[in-house]
Amino acid sequence: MALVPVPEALERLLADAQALPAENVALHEAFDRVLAEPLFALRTQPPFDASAMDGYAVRFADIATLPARLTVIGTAAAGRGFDGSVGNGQAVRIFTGAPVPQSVDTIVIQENVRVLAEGHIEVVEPTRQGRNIRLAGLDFTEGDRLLEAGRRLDAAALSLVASANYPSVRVVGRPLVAIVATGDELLPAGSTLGPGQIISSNAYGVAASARTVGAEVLDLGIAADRKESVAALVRKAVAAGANAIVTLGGASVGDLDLVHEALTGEGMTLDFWKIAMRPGKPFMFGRLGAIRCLGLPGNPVASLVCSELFLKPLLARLGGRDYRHDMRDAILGAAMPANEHRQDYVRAAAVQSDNKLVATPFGVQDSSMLRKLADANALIVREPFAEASEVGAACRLLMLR
Ligand SMILES: Nc1nc2c(c(=O)[nH]1)N[C@H]1C(S)=C(S)[C@@H](COP(=O)(O)OP(=O)(O)OC[C@H]3O[C@@H](n4cnc5c(N)ncnc54)[C@H](O)[C@@H]3O)O[C@H]1N2
Ligand code: MOO
Repeated sequence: MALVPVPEALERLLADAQALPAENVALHEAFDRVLAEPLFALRTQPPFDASAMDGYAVRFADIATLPARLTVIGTAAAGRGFDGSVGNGQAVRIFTGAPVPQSVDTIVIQENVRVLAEGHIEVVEPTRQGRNIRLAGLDFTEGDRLLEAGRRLDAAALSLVASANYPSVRVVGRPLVAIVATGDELLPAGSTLGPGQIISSNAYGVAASARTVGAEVLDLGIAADRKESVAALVRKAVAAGANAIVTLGGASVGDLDLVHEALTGEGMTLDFWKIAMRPGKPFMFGRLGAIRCLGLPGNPVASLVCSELFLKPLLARLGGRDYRHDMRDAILGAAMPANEHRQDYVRAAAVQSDNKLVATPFGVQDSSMLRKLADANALIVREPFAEASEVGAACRLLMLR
């Protein structure tokens, strides 16, 4: 079977992926969710003309000539306004956020006032009419369109939604991704390892990739290298309502690579298997009803690079979020040999130098090496059949951090 080019693989993976149905969530639970529809203000903010400062509410005409002596006839605080009316030569002590009393038009900050005997002040600095008053609706007015569908609910957006008076909000459903590791040799982190055993590291990183784009993760643990063992965890994922099932390992051609068999046994229709990419060639994609099945290669770097390239965009799409890989132009800090037919993702260190981003590929690129991946802050993307490149040649980077 011909290897599927990376852009085509991504296109096929995303072909019919749409935002999941909307749901209501309480505002306390809504951080990092994505608005399913535009949001309109249910109220006006501020709902009244409000003082922006601590000071005195005055009639501007009274302070036209300075110093101006005024009599303080009451107090207006936030949540407790002054009900009376303010006449000539009078002022009201006022605090930030308090409703501005009737018939005053200016707030003088207290730093510009001398307090005389009890109940009397003298305004000593000039100001402008209307100063320090926030007019009703300065922030927004009832019915205003405040946020668009697709907006991620970050700190500012959440406070705005609350201020607009929504106790809950309609957001795109959150994709659930089930992770199934496969391999008799695997044990969870913290285990005492016997001969031939290693830690199932991939699940942790793949889960983190999924969470980066707002997905919920169900880690189903490790299946043994038996079709029935993999199938049992796949059934668990289906029963849990997963939107995507990610298998780790068992995607290649060895005798123990049972993932394809187990998934098709459960009803998966294969879309493609094996792509023109290094690392990540054995990547598999299929559909089990509406569930997307992604078979990630077992080699740790291949697993994570495939997560970055395919899993993240898919989950982002299902979760209704914009997601684009952070691609940048750079120059090479070391020569690179010609590439063959696979798109190559080469771990590299990228540093800014004299206004240029310089990417230096690591010498060893074995796809089992997590330490080198953690050291890398970028992947140099080498097109299939790219020619040998000298130091200083232009290159494209996929930034990792
Ligand atoms: N004859 C061929 N052999 C291989 C090919 C090939 O085309 N022809 N492809 C190679 C490539 S590329 C990769 S990548 C690996 C991927 O194979 P599998 O997906 O079948 O992975 P496994 O055989 O199960 O494991 C490979 C390697 O990764 C370790 N592993 C597996 N799962 C985990 C995990 N959850 N955490 C950490 N490490 C894991 C496993 O122990 C193996 O060392 O196949 C090549 N072979
Ligand atoms: O995907 Mo494999 O990692 O190319 O070695």
